[in-house]
Amino acid sequence: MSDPVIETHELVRDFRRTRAVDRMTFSVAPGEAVGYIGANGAGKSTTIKMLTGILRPTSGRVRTCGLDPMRRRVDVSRRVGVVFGQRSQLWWDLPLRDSFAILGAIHRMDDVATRARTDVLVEQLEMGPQLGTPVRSLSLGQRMRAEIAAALLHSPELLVLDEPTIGLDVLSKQRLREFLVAERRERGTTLLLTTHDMGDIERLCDRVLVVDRGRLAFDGTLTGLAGTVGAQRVLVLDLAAPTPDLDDVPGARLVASESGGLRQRLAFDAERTTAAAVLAHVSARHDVRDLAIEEPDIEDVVRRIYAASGRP
Ligand SMILES: Nc1ncnc2c1ncn2[C@@H]1O[C@H](COP(=O)(O)OP(=O)(O)OP(=O)(O)O)[C@@H](O)[C@H]1O
Repeated sequence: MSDPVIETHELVRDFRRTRAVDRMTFSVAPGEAVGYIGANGAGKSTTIKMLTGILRPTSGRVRTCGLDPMRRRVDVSRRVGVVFGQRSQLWWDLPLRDSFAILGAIHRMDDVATRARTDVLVEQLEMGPQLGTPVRSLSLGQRMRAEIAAALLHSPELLVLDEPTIGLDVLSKQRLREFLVAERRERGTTLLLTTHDMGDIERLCDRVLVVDRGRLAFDGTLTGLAGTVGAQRVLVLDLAAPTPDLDDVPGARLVASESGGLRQRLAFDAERTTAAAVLAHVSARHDVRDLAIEEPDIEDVVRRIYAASGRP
């Protein structure tokens, strides 16, 4: 197996009396997309700062792209792109294109390479019309796309995003997610992102790390995360005629029957069966008019994980 892009072992960071990160051990392989989630103050930003060489660990080990981020900060910055939602890496008063030029120089890219990469990113992120606009005049969605372009200018192996879609409208979120999916597919970029928006996790990540009071509380798939607290997907079926309770469908459990059996909701465990199998079983016996799938409410899943660990 290739070497991990991120590796932590028993990583600890204390602030006076607060243990912000508590013996955190995990690793991320090249090309993975990992959601790093947890309540406010759980320790997400502190971990990211240690991964990128901004904060020194109190104890334990961290390696980013195989390097010690405190000792090799410059080398790490050449291989990692970071976007902190609240902090900008762009020059506020300059036209956007100048920020790209300056960042290219900082990364020691030659002008031709900088221009070529800028052109690609600007096209993919549909930012052409904004290149001449001072950064301070960009909308929030435009600025976030610009931040991500800036973080990717030097084609890093790892892109770390702290709340990339916070405050964005639905369309901007969707475009940004589509871009990140494509970036990952085309370049194999490894993604680590923190978010409070579970849509980001669902659309972008194949693995979730849940941090709770500085500790790793879960490491696995989103489906697995839902499974750990008993949250299930629900298939909502609209039937052509009032139908007796569908309480004998293998792998599914009737949650509700409404309007005399015209609409029935069946919960199923996505690790044991599929919506297609449940639907096939029902439609072999009844006339199904319409259907919808309700995903588990992941905010609720996360809340339940905290509740299980005794946190309010
Ligand atoms: N510079 C600092 N000085 C003192 N305490 C800090 C500092 N930075 C973070 N902390 C504390 O460490 C803990 C973890 O904070 P951190 O910012 O890593 O959480 P987070 O999971 O990123 O939260 P959020 O989702 O709100 O950004 C919190 O209790 C926070 O108050």
